Amino acid sequence: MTLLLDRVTFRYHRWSRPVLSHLTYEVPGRGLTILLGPNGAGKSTTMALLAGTAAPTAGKVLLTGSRLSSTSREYRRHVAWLPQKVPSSRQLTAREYVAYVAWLKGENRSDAWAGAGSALDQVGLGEQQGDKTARLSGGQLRRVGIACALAHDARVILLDEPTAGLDPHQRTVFRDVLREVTEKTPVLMSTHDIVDLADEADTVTLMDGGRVRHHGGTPSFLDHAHPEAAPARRAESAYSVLMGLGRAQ
Ligand SMILES: Nc1ncnc2c1ncn2[C@@H]1O[C@H](COP(=O)(O)OP(=O)(O)OP(=O)(O)O)[C@@H](O)[C@H]1O
Repeated sequence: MTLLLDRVTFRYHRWSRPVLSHLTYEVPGRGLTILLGPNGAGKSTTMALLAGTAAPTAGKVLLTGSRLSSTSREYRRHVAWLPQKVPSSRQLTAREYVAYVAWLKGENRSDAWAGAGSALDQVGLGEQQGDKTARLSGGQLRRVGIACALAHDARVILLDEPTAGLDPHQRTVFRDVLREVTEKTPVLMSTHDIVDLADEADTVTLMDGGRVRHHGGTPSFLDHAHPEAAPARRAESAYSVLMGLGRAQ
């Protein structure tokens, strides 16, 4: 079961130019897919459509297999979304917050509470579960966001730039959590951290101007790198080559 944008057109305002035009894109049904692209490429818009928080102007967004549409409440139960800015509630503890989100997604109270505890353990925040979310660091808050996804047993997880602004330690912790999560649940993650993440990803999707410019397994993405690119720079080089940017080595 995965998510499909089926010939989707989207505009933010009635008379504005469409950000996406007749875009068909299927999120891979396993592992980690990273969504790359320059600022304004349409990554967050695509994520919001897949999350069901924005509705297409034309076309459909579906959960394949079930054919559930993103406009249905049932669809959103199966999809977890971590937006760029993780919302927090100053009054709630980490566990209360995760349990509340799981309850909103349809879990009953006791399952939501139990699920919140184990999800916070899984992301390494077991000891902070009683802390108010307002006291957590940006990296910890992002892990709380992932715990929300885990606590309600989503079929697909969408993460919008989850590593932006994390320090190197938080980044490592986050990657370890991600590795574990993707063993069970497919994750689509937008990021500008190509160097960090190309090694981790199973699939790379590159967007530009609202279109998918490249989509395929990570080795096929890296094959585009300049032949003389240093091993540590191959991902950056492949990105530059595919985007038609100047220096590719
Ligand atoms: N709320 C909005 N109202 C109008 N236009 C918007 C809105 N949000 C995004 N856009 C426009 O839609 C286009 C795609 O933006 P989007 O945020 O999806 O790109 P992105 O690839 O996520 O960029 P970034 O890497 O900067 O986050 C851009 O031209 C942007 O200006």
